[in-house]
Amino acid sequence: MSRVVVHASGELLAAAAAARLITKLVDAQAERGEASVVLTGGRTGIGVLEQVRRSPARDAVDWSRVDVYWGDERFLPAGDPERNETQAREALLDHVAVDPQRVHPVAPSDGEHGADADAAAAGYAEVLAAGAAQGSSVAVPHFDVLLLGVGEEGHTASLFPDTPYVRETERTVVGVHDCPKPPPTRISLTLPAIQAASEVWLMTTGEAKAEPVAAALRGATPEEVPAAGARGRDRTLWLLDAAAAAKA
Ligand SMILES: O=C(O)[C@H](O)[C@@H](O)[C@H](O)[C@H](O)COP(=O)(O)O
Repeated sequence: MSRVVVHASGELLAAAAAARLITKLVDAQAERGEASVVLTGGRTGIGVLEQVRRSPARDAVDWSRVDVYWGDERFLPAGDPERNETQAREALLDHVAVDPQRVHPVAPSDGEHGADADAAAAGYAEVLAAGAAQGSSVAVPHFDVLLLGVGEEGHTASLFPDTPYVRETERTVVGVHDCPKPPPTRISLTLPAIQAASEVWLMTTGEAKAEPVAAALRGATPEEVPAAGARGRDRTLWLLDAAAAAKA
């Protein structure tokens, strides 16, 4: 079952989601000694990381015991300002004491797999599999919380409507080609990998998102609205501002 939380403005949403994320990581560390988060790109997702950085409570998290992964990445050279990794580092990761060994970015287009997005996706699937518990049904680590944004046509991560990527059932990570949102080549977790997370939080703002949000909550298929297929094992949260919630 999805829970919907509506905030009066995008600013409030970012601050409240940041507080929620800090609490989630603190709780996970109290329970298991460590925590893991899967980050997203996009304005809302990066805005939340900025709010985590600004929060005095951020030091309640032991950042050296947080594993950081990405739900999707724009397949660009290392350090490119449009890479989700670059933006997340600037917004938060460069400002807290993360353990570099526990930060797991997707390879850039000038990295070990070169410009081959499918090879980079397969490489990231191996990174995820290496952190998976023995016998887990999907070869990904335990994800305490997986953050996502939502696009105007309903995409989430880099899974766009009516594509083979949103229908993928075997692989955990895919190279995504010909994306409608630039850049055209991306790497994305698939729905089975997303659905392995304990909690999935879909965070979005603005009236342009009201239609896909309403469609997903009304039970659209993931093929029509990929965000509709993003569900956590234990909890699925929609964190919205009033404009994005207007048609729900
Ligand atoms: O790399 C990306 O672009 C994303 O991960 C993508 O899925 C994003 O989250 C949505 O497009 C929402 O982006 P906005 O919050 O900027 O609308």
